Amino acid sequence: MPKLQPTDIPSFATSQLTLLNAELQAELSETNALLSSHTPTSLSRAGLAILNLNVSSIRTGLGGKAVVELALDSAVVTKGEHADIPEHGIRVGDIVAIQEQPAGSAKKTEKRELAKKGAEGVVLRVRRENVEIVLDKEDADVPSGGKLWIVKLANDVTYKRMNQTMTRLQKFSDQEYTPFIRVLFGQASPTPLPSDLNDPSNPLHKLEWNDPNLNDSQKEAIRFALASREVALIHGPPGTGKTHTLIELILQMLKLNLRLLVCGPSNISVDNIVERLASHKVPMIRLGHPARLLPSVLNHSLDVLTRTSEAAALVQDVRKEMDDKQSSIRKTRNARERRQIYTELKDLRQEFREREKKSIDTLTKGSKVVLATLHGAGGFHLKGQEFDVVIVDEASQALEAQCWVPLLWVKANKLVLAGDHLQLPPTIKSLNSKDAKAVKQDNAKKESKSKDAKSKNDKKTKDKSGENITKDIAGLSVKPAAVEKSLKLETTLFDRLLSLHGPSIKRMLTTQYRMHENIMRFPSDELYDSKLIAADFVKERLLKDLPYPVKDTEDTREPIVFFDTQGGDFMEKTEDDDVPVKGKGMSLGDSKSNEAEAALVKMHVGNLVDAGVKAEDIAVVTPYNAQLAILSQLLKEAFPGIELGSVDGFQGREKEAVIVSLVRSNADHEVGFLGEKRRLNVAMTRPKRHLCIVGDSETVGRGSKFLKAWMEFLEEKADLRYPNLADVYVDEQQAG
Ligand SMILES: Nc1ncnc2c1ncn2[C@@H]1O[C@H](COP(=O)(O)OP(=O)(O)OP(=O)(O)O)[C@@H](O)[C@H]1O
Repeated sequence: MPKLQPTDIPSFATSQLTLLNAELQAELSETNALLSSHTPTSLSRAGLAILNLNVSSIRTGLGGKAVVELALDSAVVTKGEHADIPEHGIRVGDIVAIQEQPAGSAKKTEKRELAKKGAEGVVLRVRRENVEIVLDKEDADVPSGGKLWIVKLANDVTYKRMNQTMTRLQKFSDQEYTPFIRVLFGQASPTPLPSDLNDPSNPLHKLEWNDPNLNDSQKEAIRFALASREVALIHGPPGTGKTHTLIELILQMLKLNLRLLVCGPSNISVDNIVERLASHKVPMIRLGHPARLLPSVLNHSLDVLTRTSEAAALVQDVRKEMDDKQSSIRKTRNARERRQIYTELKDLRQEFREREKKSIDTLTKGSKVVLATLHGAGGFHLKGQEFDVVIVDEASQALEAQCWVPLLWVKANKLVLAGDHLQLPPTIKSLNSKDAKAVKQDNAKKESKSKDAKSKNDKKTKDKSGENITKDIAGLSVKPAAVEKSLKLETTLFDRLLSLHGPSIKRMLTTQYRMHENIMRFPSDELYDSKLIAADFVKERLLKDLPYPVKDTEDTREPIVFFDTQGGDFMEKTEDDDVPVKGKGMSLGDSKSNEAEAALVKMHVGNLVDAGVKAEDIAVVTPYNAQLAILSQLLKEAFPGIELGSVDGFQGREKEAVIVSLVRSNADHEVGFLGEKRRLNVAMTRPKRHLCIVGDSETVGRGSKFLKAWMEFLEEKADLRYPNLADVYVDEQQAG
């Protein structure tokens, strides 16, 4: 990314609002297009729907809402078999419609139609054999009888909050331009670090570490984050212990009696920190709907604490009184008495809310560490509270507007971001959507009109007062127009700060604890300035050394195997246009697959398993969803426990052995989104002991400089194999 100029805040916010709006429109129109043009069967194949369900129970859940449990219809379950729901992409927190299932061939109607006929709700729990959904409306009409299906709808809740946040930023008053905020927009430089920071006499060199095994780069990053006044970035390449380092940083900050708000883009990223802090017995509060939290962190959930803590007792008293009144209503026939009770209930409800708010205030304000998702930090609980530091893990996975939710909602003067801008940024849908482009153009037109009007006004003011009234802070010249052109929605706060202030505001962790040295080599050299070092206990680890019996074979003794499919036998195929594609980076009709490659993957998995490697220690990843579908069919049943995923979905994960199917093989040397090196970085840095690449070096090697270098590296350093199509299929038949 080119070096950014200081940014004018209102223009920045306006530009974000435009981009967010385009993104929301893309999401809405994508969902509507999918629902209206695809059959339930193909939506289900894409993981966006679950078919053949029945209501197995309805109960009252948290907040008095109805929870519907759905399981597979008994008619579709073969006798004696498990009634597991087939593979799908519906996750906790998704918004779905429950509806009578139309005939398999029927095309679907628009979202409006769906909502009209069925019920809408939020997915509360996903199990192998059933799914629970909290209904939005108490009087929702859950269809009864016949087969039901659930289908994923667009989720605009997070957009609304980001929109509110950016609108607030847009209207910032002069007093709100604190030195901290100015640094975040490049209008002021960060306060210089103490000149003796690297001097062993500096008190930060005398810290008592909770983990004596921290490596030097981790210690340096912690000292740096403690010493920085406004902002510190911790750059954690794959497997370098980024979260591990944050935990130590949090413990050190607590020793200094600082109050911390710790956030991440997803619930799992936050729970991961709660779990690790819990083992250090840190008192803390985790905000968020209990249904979305890991069971192991519920003890720290605000919701649970408001029921069990001392402060909660007062609330419970009122709750009891309300329950008593409720039941007395049912007993009373006299209308006047009933009216009287209703009035009392109304007062009690008011009292309940006030006490609950007080109890929440007491709990959160008394807590030195509060944890929430970036979105969740914007709930009413924390509004205006003071924190010394906001810490964001997985910051390169969050939209910038999301990061601003905590920053604007609470009062804080320091920010620590941990992430890796060389892995994949958050998924953006509006990049390729026609609708979104149209919205952007439309907005741009409106904006230029309003700018014209504004500049006329400014001129008038200037003429009158003789002064330049443009908000130009700290003597730095600020160019509003520059914002719109240079920033995209996928530019994260991490990226932007790095580009504004340069590498002096970050420290990189350099020892990685995941990969064999050879697996690490290429990403280290190409992306991390050759700075990565493999920790001693991982650098020579091979599959044959796994802590259970594994034979020493030509596969288990190799850290990297490359099946080069060049030669034209392993050609890719473009999927039919009516196959919607699963997962985050959902798009229509442009997915690729490669059946011969999939067969080769199966052969290799078979060889690893025959050597003794457990299927659950193996993952197969591919950038293409159509390929993922083929791989699922070939491998799921043959190797129970094996993990299959898209590269994007596997970010943050690791496995002993990872096989990457690159898919692209064509005469035009087109590589599509293999051209994104951050995606390849994620793919090649997931394994611990064994990386197997299946791909066509002729096609892939011409895709970009990075791909060319990678192919050359593999030819030189990997165990290179030229597979023969006939062998692959012979093997396939034998296995079958
Ligand atoms: N100093 C250390 N000594 C030994 N092991 C360490 C050290 N730091 C981190 N680890 C180990 O490295 C692994 C990765 O750590 P962690 O989960 O914190 O990494 P991360 O950088 O957040 O992960 P990711 O690469 O997925 O972003 C963990 O198993 C952790 O225990």
